[in-house]
Amino acid sequence: CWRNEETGDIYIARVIHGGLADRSGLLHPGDLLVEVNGNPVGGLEPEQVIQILINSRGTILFKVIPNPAQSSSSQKPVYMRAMVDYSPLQDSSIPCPDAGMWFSRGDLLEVVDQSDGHWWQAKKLPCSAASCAGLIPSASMLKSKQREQWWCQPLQGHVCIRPCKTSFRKRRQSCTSCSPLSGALATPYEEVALYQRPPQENHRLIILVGATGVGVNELRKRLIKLNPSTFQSPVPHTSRPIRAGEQPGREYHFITKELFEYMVCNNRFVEYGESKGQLYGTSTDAIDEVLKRGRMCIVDVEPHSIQTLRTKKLKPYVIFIKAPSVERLRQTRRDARIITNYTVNRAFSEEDFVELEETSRVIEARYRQFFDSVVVNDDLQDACMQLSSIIHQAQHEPQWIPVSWSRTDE
Ligand SMILES: Nc1ncnc2c1ncn2[C@@H]1O[C@H](COP(=O)(O)OP(=O)(O)OP(=O)(O)O)[C@@H](O)[C@H]1O
Repeated sequence: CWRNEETGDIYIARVIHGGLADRSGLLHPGDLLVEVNGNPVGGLEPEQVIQILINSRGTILFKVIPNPAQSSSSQKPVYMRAMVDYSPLQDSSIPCPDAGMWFSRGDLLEVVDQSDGHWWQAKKLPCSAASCAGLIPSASMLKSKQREQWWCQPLQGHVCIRPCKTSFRKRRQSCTSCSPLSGALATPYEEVALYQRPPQENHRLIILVGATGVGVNELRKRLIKLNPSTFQSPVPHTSRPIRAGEQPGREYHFITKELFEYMVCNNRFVEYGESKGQLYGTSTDAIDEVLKRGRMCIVDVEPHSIQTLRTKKLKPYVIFIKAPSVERLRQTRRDARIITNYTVNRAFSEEDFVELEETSRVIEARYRQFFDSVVVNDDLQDACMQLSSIIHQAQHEPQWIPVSWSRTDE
């Protein structure tokens, strides 16, 4: 409740969805509270009214003058993905900390009440219809908190997840181009809607991300081998000369350095990089080519490239390939080889396992708001089966996507 400082009148500020008062259907925001259990409340502080309620036993009797402007408060829920973390315990501005709800980046929220400009009511999905909503800051409130640097914002600043010296993949961009998550701060919540791909539309792009050496490449190759008529990866471009046994457009699209650089300038690459003086890159056209042929396109990219690929046209479904514990890495990777460049091809060391697990954790902490699913690459066979079933669901069952991807009016 809140008090009108001029008149001393006490009003109902909000009714928590799913709570006792809401279920009774008798109290509404804006109602003037006259008495609680026969005690007049006019002129009291809201805390004193709460104390009366706390001390009450059994039935609580309210005398109220209903808010005449109260329309039936059945708002249509809005679905949002949290792009930031929030904890009511660390927020001194929350009007009712007990009613606050914490959430983490990536959580799906059903926002059931947005009538207050500062504090919304929401439930974390999945939840039951009868569950009680909690208070969360509105988008504008969260944005102003972010501006105040109210909490330590983990997304700011440049953190290179793969240091240059351990850049294992020849086709990847150097770390100088790792972009901080610009724009991520602008949207504390991303409105989402359920989407199911209509059969006549292209398949959704499948993005695999994970720490170097976790097995992203291995899983991608296995999936394609298992079902080459369904899965395909885009054919990369390179400026290096064609070798014996290679076919243009099969291993690579072979192009001149000048054309490669021209394509870079025109933002035609999702990722590109240099190795031994030659350029390598994955173009958006190569992705389109796979999708146009009716195949499911699987790409394996650096996490910072996810944002470039998050478009209405591609509607990517992002799967994070997570490292298991160091213990399990040790057990499962006995015969595995780590390839750090053309000349280094060696067994995993104990330090590699520790670094792998740590890098995996860092990537997850930083990018989990973009992940649709997580697969732990423990046993290779199991991970492959899991991945295959997740991809099937992504293509054939309803999934949450940003509403901006599902609108037809653009
Ligand atoms: N679950 C697993 N069990 C055992 N070995 C695995 C498993 N997953 C991957 N490997 C092996 O680990 C090594 C590294 O895998 P892979 O090359 O796919 O890593 P990556 O994440 O694609 O790394 P990079 O980014 O360097 O390409 C390979 O030898 C691969 O066969």
